[in-house]
Amino acid sequence: MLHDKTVAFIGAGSMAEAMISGLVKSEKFPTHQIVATNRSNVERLAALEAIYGINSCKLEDLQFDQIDVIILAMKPKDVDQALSGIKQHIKPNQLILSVLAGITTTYLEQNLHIGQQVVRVMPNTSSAIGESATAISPGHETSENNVILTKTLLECIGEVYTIDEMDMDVFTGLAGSGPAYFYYLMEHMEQQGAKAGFDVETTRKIIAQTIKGAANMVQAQGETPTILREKVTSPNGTTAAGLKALDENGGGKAIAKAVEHAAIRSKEISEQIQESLLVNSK
Ligand SMILES: NC(=O)C1=CN([C@@H]2O[C@H](COP(=O)(O)OP(=O)(O)OC[C@H]3O[C@@H](n4cnc5c(N)ncnc54)[C@H](O)[C@@H]3O)[C@@H](O)[C@H]2O)C=CC1
Ligand SMILES: O=C(O)[C@@H]1CCC=N1
Repeated sequence: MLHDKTVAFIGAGSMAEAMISGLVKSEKFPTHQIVATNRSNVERLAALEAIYGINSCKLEDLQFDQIDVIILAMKPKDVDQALSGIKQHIKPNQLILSVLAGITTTYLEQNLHIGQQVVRVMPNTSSAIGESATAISPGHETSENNVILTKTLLECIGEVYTIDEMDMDVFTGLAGSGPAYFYYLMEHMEQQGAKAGFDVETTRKIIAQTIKGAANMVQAQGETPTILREKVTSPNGTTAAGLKALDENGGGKAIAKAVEHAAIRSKEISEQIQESLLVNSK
């Protein structure tokens, strides 16, 4: 299904690069059929070409009629300008994927052609190694074939979950932003290791292996995190002391708040963009 498809990224930042890396590493996709574009940073495009063997060009030079899947990968604040720039070049049956946090399918449909095929997508940066947890929510006009194409494409970069768009903000808080919480945790563990005299490189490897092992245990054993946590925790032992300190310092609540506030921000972005659309149409 993918071998004859061409994919263009509009925006060539962190998320586009993570997806490009994952697509290339999956080897399910001819690299020359991936095109990265941005507005003006040609050095960045040259670097992506050199690293991944893909094609690139400035957005104004993109041959839109040769592209099957267009992936919007700019910041949400730039979406308005981007959509007005591409609308004249695309056809309603061209598939548009958007990875933009907070940008709804309704917003995309309102700003592109009547009947435009769109899918809202929320990957994370672990796409780079084929380990993303990616959600998709198809728009109102999107054909079943295009939903299958979207899933097949995104399965190259990890697991894909089809969700109700109402749940996209929470998914963004959990999985889109999620890797950052674990990096934050690792930064703090690393600092503690360094304080105790461990060298940073070794500590980093130990922590990464510990997190990877815990995640793999949940996936492989089918046991709940609660049961797995209890198995680590000996009465009056070291883990009990660590968990008590976490609880007393608001560790659990802080994690829950992180997910909650990321989701709130995603919703806020939707509302702000929708409001600016209303103001501009007056
Ligand atoms: N970074 C992440 O972990 C994730 C990001 N996202 C979403 O991905 C999108 C991009 O995020 P990042 O890659 O982190 O941002 P970034 O700032 O690294 O990249 C944005 C890119 O878009 C380009 N751009 C801006 N306006 C443009 C236009 N009108 N036409 C063409 N290119 C344009 C910029 O030059 C830049 O290359 C955001 O909307 C974000 O919500 C989604 C999931 C995870
Ligand atoms: O921080 C952000 O807004 C983007 C969306 C999800 C992850 N990064």
